[in-house]
Amino acid sequence: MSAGGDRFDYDLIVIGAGPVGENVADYATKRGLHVAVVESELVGGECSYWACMPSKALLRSGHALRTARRLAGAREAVTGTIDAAAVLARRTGFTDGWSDAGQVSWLDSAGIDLLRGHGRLVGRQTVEVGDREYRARAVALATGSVPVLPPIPGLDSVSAWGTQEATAADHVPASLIVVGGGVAGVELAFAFSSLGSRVTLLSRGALLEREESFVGDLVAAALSEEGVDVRWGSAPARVARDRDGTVTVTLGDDTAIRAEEILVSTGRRPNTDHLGLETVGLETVGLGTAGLGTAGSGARRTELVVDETMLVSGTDWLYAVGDVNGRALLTHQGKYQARAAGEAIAARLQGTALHDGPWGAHVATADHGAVPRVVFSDPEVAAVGLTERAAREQGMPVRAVEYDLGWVAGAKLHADGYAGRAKLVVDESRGVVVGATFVGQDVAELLHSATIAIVGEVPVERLWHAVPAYPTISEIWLRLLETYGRPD
Ligand SMILES: Cc1cc2nc3c(=O)[nH]c(=O)nc-3n(C[C@H](O)[C@H](O)[C@H](O)COP(=O)(O)OP(=O)(O)OC[C@H]3O[C@@H](n4cnc5c(N)ncnc54)[C@H](O)[C@@H]3O)c2cc1C
Ligand SMILES: NC(=O)c1ccc[n+]([C@@H]2O[C@H](COP(=O)([O-])OP(=O)(O)OC[C@H]3O[C@@H](n4cnc5c(N)ncnc54)[C@H](O)[C@@H]3O)[C@@H](O)[C@H]2O)c1
Repeated sequence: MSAGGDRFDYDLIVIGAGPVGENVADYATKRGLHVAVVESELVGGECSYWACMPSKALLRSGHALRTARRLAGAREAVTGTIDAAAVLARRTGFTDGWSDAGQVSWLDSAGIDLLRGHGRLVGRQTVEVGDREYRARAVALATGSVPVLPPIPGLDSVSAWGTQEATAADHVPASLIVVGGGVAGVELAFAFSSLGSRVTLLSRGALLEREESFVGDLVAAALSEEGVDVRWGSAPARVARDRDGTVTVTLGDDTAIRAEEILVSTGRRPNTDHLGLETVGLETVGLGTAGLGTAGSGARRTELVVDETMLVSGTDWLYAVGDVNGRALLTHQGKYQARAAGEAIAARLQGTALHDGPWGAHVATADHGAVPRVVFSDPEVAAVGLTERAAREQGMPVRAVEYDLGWVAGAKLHADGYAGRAKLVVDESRGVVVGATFVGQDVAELLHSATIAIVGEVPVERLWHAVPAYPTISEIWLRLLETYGRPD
């Protein structure tokens, strides 16, 4: 369907051409809509240039080296140290040298218009880009997220690295202090330690605290073995950069830690800044002190509430998809929302059937209990669905079982002294798995089996008939089922 006469320039304008915006545009275009995307930086977004891809490229070579060193015979063949310059160059290759030419030509081939510049709403169905206004029957916000900076005295004046500076680094600092024990902090501590930095990781609580409790313990042990100084319960009291360029972080107990650089990775929040939401009647809400962000302290922001098709509450034309809606700050989950939203927008505009019941084609039901997560540390952390704690908080009658991955034959073969652990959380009222966690070398590829079990609501009794090949690490499934108990 093309835009209606001269009243609308487009059927759909997507603000933000990250992985999510690209997918909303692509799926809507494939259904026949006339679509434009607005991008103020690089087509491909945070994930391609400053997040997923470069961070994984920085990690991978160190993992490969440790993998070889864990195997008798291979270990003896690995005698040198990591070539940090080659790793940085490989990382740069994955960002195309921070050029979006390839992604721009894909947009062109897909028939999607690109409007370069900052997009903001200036009224119902109206988007301003530069000095032009465009009208569209629907608008999708896919503007991602921005870092949340803690209010640490001195932090503003030390030119601290955020995740963008770390993933785009052109050198490896001799020493690095990482503040924040979440996913980004853990991954980047691993990456820079592998590349030769002396890393101190400051975490105010347990590492990866939203996951099962053994996750943080195993990852912390591995980081320590790698030479990272992991300090729990330590939040910086103040930060300063000395004349010689050294950063000094003073902790609450007056201990001072010094390093060449400091990286702050203390979470992200939806990017609803400067989008003109107030021009379409969406209220801004005040934030508490915990929410001080890069837009400036004391800022007021809008939290967008969306339905299952990503339609913003109180509107019939505005959508919010991916990180900006705060449902799950992960590329794959945002792209899943984008596939649903792109097709839901087309269905609404074209008057075709909308499948918006649970698990329908136009909704993102999996966001609520089947989100897969991988932390690319070593050991990897792969988890999907609910932790035992989260399930209990929801009032689910769950029983959980754990098993040591080091006892699985396939794992023993995979690496000498394999260390890891797995857990299944079972909803006993329905007899189905609602959560799974695996920690160990190369477990990420196991995760999709658990995602399918959860989304498919496969009865535990039937899982006994899903036979893992011998000797693979997947035999962990059998061991977990045996620990849970064979059905009568
Ligand atoms: C260090 C790090 C590593 C990560 N690793 C992974 C990983 O391995 N796997 C994973 O699943 N997730 C990972 N993530 C999360 C992932 O990066 C995000 O979930 C993902 O990028 C969200 O996609 P998005 O399209 O919603 O937003 P973004 O990728 O942030 O894209 C938003 C785009 O909108 C543009 N934009 C914003 N406002 C405007 C405006 N007003 N006008 C025009 N353009 C605008 C921005 O320039 C940007 O290009 C990581 C995050 C970080 C910080
Ligand atoms: N492999 C992946 O999929 C991947 C990798 C990196 C990032 N991401 C995504 O990017 C998002 C951002 O990552 P992140 O690690 O910054 O966020 P996060 O929410 O995972 O972790 C933030 C950490 O900072 C700590 N923290 C918060 N405020 C603090 C303060 N004032 N002082 C000290 N510590 C403080 C928290 O306790 C937590 O440990 C995540 O939501 C994640 O989904 C994903």
